Amino acid sequence: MAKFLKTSGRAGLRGFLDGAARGLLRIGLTANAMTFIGTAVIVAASVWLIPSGHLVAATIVITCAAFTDLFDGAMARLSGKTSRFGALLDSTMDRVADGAVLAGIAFYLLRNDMALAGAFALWCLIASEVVSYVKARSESLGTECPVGIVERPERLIGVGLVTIAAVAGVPYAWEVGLGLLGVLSTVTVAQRLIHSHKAMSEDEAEDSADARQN
Ligand SMILES: CCCCCCCC/C=C\CCCCCCCC(=O)OC[C@H](COP(=O)(O)OP(=O)(O)OC[C@H]1O[C@@H](n2ccc(N)nc2=O)[C@H](O)[C@@H]1O)OC(=O)CCCCCCC/C=C\CCCCCCCC
Ligand SMILES: O=P([O-])([O-])O[C@@H]1[C@@H](O)[C@H](O)[C@@H](O)[C@H](O)[C@@H]1O
Ligand SMILES: [Mg+2]
Ligand SMILES: [Mg+2]
Repeated sequence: MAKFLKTSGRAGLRGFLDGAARGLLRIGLTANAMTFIGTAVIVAASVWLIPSGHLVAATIVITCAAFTDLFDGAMARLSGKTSRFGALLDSTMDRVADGAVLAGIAFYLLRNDMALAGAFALWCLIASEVVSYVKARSESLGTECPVGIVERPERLIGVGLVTIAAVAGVPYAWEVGLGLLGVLSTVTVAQRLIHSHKAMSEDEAEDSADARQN
């Protein structure tokens, strides 16, 4: 879905992002500052609004702050300051933000005696971090890994929808929603491992064939 959103709404989304990014640059913000601010807002909402049960406010604040992850890249591009460190900072802050949101939800659920849902939130937290880790490690070993049914935007939107359903009183929304997200995130880990295993095995077979020829 992330790819669909990226391509189908590209012109409109890009125009909106660039307009907002120009405004943010004009008031003196930098891309890296935007990356930090977005994460700080998400962490603050996760440790303050979620545990205290202000779930609607948390969802609104986190949704708005999550969009800063799109602005920071646009700001870097438009200011000509795209950097490898910026990319590293962006990905690192994403892990912090994802961890904070799911830890906040787990804390809220466990504190309110929803043990199964709390355990599922912890599962989602770990699976979400591992999904990103497999891709990053694979890339560091020289193999691209652009696959997976629930990438970050899907996971965030999934958590948002589960929260809305729970707030609206849908029975077992936390258990079913977070359980499903845990399964899909785990499937994504498997998809990435399988993809990288195949690509790495092919590369290594080619390397050995080349070595035998020389
Ligand atoms: C409330 C729930 C209701 C659900 C409805 C939500 C409606 C949402 C509607 C539309 C969603 C639109 C989503 C758009 C998706 C876009 C597709 C996509 O894949 O985007 C990826 C981005 C950004 O990735 P990345 O950060 O890697 O790209 P950048 O462009 O930023 O960086 C690129 C390069 O730029 C350089 N650079 C960057 C930064 C920097 N400082 N320096 C740099 O140099 C560098 O070279 C980089 O490589 O994706 C995301 O991950 C953001 C997704 C945002 C989607 C938000 C949706 C949020 C919805 C709900 C959240 C609810 C949370 C609920 C919490 C509940 C609490 C109780
Ligand atoms: O791996 P994943 O968490 O689904 O999605 C990832 C993002 O969260 C990360 O911040 C970005 O830099 C990666 O390129 C990748 O797209
Ligand atoms: Mg970003
Ligand atoms: Mg990001």
